[in-house]
Amino acid sequence: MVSAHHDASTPPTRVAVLGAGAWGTVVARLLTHHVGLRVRLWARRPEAAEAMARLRENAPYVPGLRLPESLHVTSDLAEAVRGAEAVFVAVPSRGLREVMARLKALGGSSALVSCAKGLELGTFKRFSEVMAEYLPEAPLAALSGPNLALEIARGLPASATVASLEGALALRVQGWLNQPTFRVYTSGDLIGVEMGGALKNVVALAAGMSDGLGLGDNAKASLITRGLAEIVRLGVHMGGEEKTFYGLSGLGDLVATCSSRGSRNHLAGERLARGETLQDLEASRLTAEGIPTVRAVVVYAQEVGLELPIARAVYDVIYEGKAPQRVLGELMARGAKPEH
Ligand SMILES: NC(=O)c1ccc[n+]([C@@H]2O[C@H](COP(=O)([O-])OP(=O)(O)OC[C@H]3O[C@@H](n4cnc5c(N)ncnc54)[C@H](O)[C@@H]3O)[C@@H](O)[C@H]2O)c1
Ligand SMILES: O=P(O)(O)OC[C@H](O)CO
Repeated sequence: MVSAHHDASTPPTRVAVLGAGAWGTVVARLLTHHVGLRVRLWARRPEAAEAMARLRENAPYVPGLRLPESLHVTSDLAEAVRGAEAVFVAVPSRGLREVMARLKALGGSSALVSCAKGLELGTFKRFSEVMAEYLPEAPLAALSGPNLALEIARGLPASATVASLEGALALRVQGWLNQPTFRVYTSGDLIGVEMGGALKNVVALAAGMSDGLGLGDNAKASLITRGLAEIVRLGVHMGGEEKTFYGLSGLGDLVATCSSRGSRNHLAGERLARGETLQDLEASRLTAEGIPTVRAVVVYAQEVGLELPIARAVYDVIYEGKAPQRVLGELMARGAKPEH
């Protein structure tokens, strides 16, 4: 791997990545490409941090990805974030508030970069909004795009968008992450980028169900396309810019997640099609962010009177116990209407 240029007389910039699952580990590895950065990766469990530091690999989550010696792995949160210019938050939604409460207790003036994709159940908040509740002064950004962690870990090319209302922060993160196999664009549409990343998971659940039922590529393409229409409808309603949903963090990620056998949301949809239940998925600790997100979406859409039939169908399977075959059939039987 070619390293980014760095003037040896400049002191290194410290950054931290919180969450040593698949995505946090890969983001940390991408950041180590920039020789001007000192990267610390925080794992919640001491035994996980110790194994990664010793073996230079996160075998349970990203087998085969070598972690360079320059990547410091720790389970001490204070040590991880000390002096960090930016903290990349890559814990799944179920751990977000717990981690933010601990960060708040530590104080600090780092920028926060949300790397997770979802909407909070109960509040319908984007993750950067949840972060701002705890650290209102922190500059905020979100990183999103078609980024299946295990592909990036293999060095395969990918691209992403970093969005912030603060252009300088987006440029800074872009400069840190951009490299020959990972092309990073900037955006000022924080809402649109976060909404696209959250909502594509809901459509991926539907695509997984369709694949699980063997309904074919025409059916899946229809779900992706009509799913995108729902993403645009809700995303624009929430304040995102329409064009963002046709970019990497919208359509790009939607296509990757709905097509990939490596997507956990797609896999969750396939398992539901095979007759597994919400309880089965929860018991297996699969990180499928579309599951809490679809509930948040359907509750909100009902409140404000938005029609989102695919999201509703996914919700009905997961939370109402309806058969996937039946709800996908009901989508087909809806009243005839113009496409646009
Ligand atoms: N895996 C990907 O390809 C990918 C790519 C882009 C974005 N994301 C997003 O990144 C987020 C994290 O996903 P992931 O794939 O890394 O998940 P993962 O299942 O691989 O790992 C989750 C990690 O979070 C830890 N964790 C769980 N609860 C926690 C808590 N309360 N506090 C701290 N840590 C906790 C787990 O121990 C584990 O290390 C999700 O929102 C996901 O949508 C994932
Ligand atoms: O495995 P998933 O379904 O969480 O998808 C991972 C990434 O979000 C794809 O960009």
